[in-house]
Amino acid sequence: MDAVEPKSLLEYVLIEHRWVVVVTVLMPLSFAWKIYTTVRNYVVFKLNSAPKAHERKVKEIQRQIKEWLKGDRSTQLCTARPAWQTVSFRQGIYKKTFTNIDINLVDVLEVDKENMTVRCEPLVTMGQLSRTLEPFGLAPAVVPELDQLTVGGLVMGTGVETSSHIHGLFQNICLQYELVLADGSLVICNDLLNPGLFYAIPWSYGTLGFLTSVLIKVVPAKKYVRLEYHPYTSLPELSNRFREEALKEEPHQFVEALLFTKETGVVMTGDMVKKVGDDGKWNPIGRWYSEWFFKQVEKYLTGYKNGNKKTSVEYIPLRDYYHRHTRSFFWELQDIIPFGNHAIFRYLFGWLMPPEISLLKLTQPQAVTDLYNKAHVIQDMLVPIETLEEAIQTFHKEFQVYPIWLCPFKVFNNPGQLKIQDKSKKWQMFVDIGVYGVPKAKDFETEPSTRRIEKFVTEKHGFQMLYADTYTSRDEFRQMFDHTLYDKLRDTLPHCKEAFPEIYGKVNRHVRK
Ligand SMILES: NC(=O)C1=CN([C@@H]2O[C@H](COP(=O)(O)OP(=O)(O)OC[C@H]3O[C@@H](n4cnc5c(N)ncnc54)[C@H](OP(=O)(O)O)[C@@H]3O)[C@@H](O)[C@H]2O)C=CC1
Ligand SMILES: CC(C)=CCC[C@@H](C)[C@H]1CC[C@H]2C3=C(CC[C@]12C)[C@@]1(C)CC[C@H](O)C[C@@H]1CC3
Repeated sequence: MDAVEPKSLLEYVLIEHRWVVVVTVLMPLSFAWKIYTTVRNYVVFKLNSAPKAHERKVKEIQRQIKEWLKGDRSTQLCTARPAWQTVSFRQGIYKKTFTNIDINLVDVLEVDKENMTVRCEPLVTMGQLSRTLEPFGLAPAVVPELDQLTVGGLVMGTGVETSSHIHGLFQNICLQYELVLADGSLVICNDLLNPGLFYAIPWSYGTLGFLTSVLIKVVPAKKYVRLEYHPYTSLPELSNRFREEALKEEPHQFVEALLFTKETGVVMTGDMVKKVGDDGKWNPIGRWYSEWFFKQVEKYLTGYKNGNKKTSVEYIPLRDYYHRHTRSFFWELQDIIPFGNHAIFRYLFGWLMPPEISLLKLTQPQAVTDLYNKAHVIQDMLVPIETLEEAIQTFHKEFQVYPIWLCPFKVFNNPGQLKIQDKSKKWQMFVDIGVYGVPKAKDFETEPSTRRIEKFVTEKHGFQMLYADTYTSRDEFRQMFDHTLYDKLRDTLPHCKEAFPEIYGKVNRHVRK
């Protein structure tokens, strides 16, 4: 496969040695930003000033929409959060042409220990939420693992994590949404009040209204996760174990697997515990000097291949576990800082890691964007868990990217964009297959290869996560996601079609403007 040819010395340095800028500029800036936001959020939460300010800020959103309604409405609406600030990998080009609605809602509003809920504004991040809840001995039932992911993005898109085989996707732990609609009205929706809107909001990508707060279910948290590592050198054996763990009647609280080649990988099962037991070692994987998590997992596979057949156990601090893939962005950071996991680097600079995704996006030169478009895959495909092995074989043929992330999750038989095949069941178990990296497949070409994978996923009645690019046609997209309820709402909500494009118009690479 041809690399993108640098056009100048600067471009060459930015592509081949991007780490120079990342380590010397972006990491210190990211660290300063982290300190500022942590202190700011702590003070605001302690002063309890956010709930009062919330009403004022929501009114300001309504004012902006009313302003738009008074105008000629020649442009549609989106949030004003610039594309570079988001985790989504796709480029939100529409932000430049749409009317941007400023949504300055960044706070945790209320923790309710009695009802086991937390009320959040949409720009609250996962790192902020788990940090705020920790002193209360609570945690969101599903914590998508990158610190920078926001509640709003996870509701309007989707969120998955290793507890999703019990609780479902992030939207399944959301009990109520507060939204400003295209006519400027403020509405509350839940299972009983405006249920149609409630079920259509997930996966709608901000095309039904603006989210202003969310009520989220929390669970009791313990201090550690007792994690068992089960290495395998055969795909059928690994798949069977993975399925068995996900579908057990009383499953472990966390189930995940990493594949390091088509046939080898490690299944991990975990449970929250109060104390470190004597059957395993204490491993604070979130510390600045710790090795990247996926590298630690790989060592268990190597040990197994070298004859260590015993199940290994570790005790990991809960927040370290939740955010275990943040320090290395799964394995994506190794392409940017190739020596990032080296002991000397970790001990000297690990405390500055990771750089903010937003700063990486902001400073990404066009040549690197071209390179990612041409010779890099970032996709999560969601398929029924029975099809796991077939899916891995197909992904291997088209991409050959390893490691691969496997995460089981339930799709509930609810109204909305996700439909399960057997309507008599309450839920169906799926697996998220996360492919992030440089493809080694001989015939890889971004669009044709991804389209073949999309076709496979649709045939299996699966879905594609939409934070990255989809290449499906509008018809194919509508075959993948059920639009019945969504279309009905767009037809009935005042000004909705005028104000927002269809989901497809935002997420398809060739359609969004
Ligand atoms: N483990 C996981 O589950 C992971 C999930 N992801 C994905 O990343 C994305 C989340 O990234 P994040 O940076 O948090 O979110 P983004 O800012 O990228 O937002 C994602 C979408 O949600 C819409 N949205 C966000 N906030 C609001 C709001 N208040 N009102 C209306 N619409 C809103 C955005 O609309 P607009 O276009 O108007 O801005 C956008 O279309 C999700 O798509 C998620 O699936 C990525 C990595 C891991
Ligand atoms: C667990 C799930 C469902 C998804 C994980 C996806 C992540 C691996 C990607 C989501 C956003 C991606 C970005 C990058 C790497 C891969 C993700 C973290 C970059 C940091 C790669 C380098 C670029 O310059 C910026 C990218 C921003 C988004």
